[in-house]
Amino acid sequence: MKKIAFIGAGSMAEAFISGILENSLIDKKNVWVTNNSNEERLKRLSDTYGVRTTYDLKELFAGADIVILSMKPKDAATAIQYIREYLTEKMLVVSVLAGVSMSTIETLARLPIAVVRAMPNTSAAVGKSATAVAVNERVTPKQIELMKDLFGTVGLTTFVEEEQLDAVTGLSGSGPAYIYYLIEAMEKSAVEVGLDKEMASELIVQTLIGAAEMVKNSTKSSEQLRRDVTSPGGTTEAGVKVLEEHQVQQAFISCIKAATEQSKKMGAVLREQLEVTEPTS
Ligand SMILES: NC(=O)C1=CN([C@@H]2O[C@H](COP(=O)(O)OP(=O)(O)OC[C@H]3O[C@@H](n4cnc5c(N)ncnc54)[C@H](OP(=O)(O)O)[C@@H]3O)[C@@H](O)[C@H]2O)C=CC1
Ligand SMILES: O=C(O)[C@@H]1CCC=N1
Repeated sequence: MKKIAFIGAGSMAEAFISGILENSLIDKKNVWVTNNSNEERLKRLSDTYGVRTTYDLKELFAGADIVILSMKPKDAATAIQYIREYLTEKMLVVSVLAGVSMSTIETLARLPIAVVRAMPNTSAAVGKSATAVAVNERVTPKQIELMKDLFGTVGLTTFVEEEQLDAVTGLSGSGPAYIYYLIEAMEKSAVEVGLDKEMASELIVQTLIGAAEMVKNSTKSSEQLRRDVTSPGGTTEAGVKVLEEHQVQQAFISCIKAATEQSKKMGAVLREQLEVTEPTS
């Protein structure tokens, strides 16, 4: 890894910058970042991490072997069209964009390039992302090893077929938000049952960490672990009965399906736009 160029300097880019520098994967002087127009943000990244920032694309791409696309999917077409004259077949293009396929990226780049499409989540900021990664046929075994190192700096990495990435996006890409939603509900309920907010918050977080560790380390299924907590005629049974009455499990299933469909839809919208702006024949 000689030089990384980040296109997009938001929260995802920052999580990766922090991860790769903390793990000394590359020297900070070889990490370059650009964004659309927010100079203040670039200055903050440069002050915090010592990375280089620029709006000069020639400078950004000179000697870069890895390009990380980290803008929002809606900005992908404009951004890639803007940078494409600087992309070369030797570069590895890594995308964390939800819904945007590798072939869409190649079409926009107008170049047969090695593309890695990843779906991390925001827990990358604390090195705990659950990241799924797909690669196209031009990615070499050496580059795959490099990707294991890169994504390993922000958490767990698993390699999947690209077709699975929309579902991964709905499940673990958006997943932290579902858990935060649950925490919000637990926090609100804690106050309603008369607990101090701060103290309750600590109990909730530890309960979540503990439950997650149990699922991770136990040989029992999550369903069995739930049954273990539930004493006949006890408090858990009374609580879970209410969840069942409200079909909360079904609501979560519908939620993940809707997010998966949205990821597919976002990709399709971009593909339709491309048929107009980037006709292949
Ligand atoms: N947030 C999440 O939970 C997750 C997000 N993702 C994916 O990560 C990507 C980035 O998300 P996130 O970091 O949250 O987004 P942010 O909104 O935090 O950051 C987006 C960045 O893209 C920049 N940008 C916009 N247009 C261009 C352009 N034309 N050229 C260069 N840079 C541009 C913005 O610059 P400026 O500020 O100057 O406008 C900004 O720095 C998305 O595609 C998303 O799908 C993946 C997994 C999880
Ligand atoms: O909501 C989104 O579109 C992005 C992708 C996964 C998480 N956040």
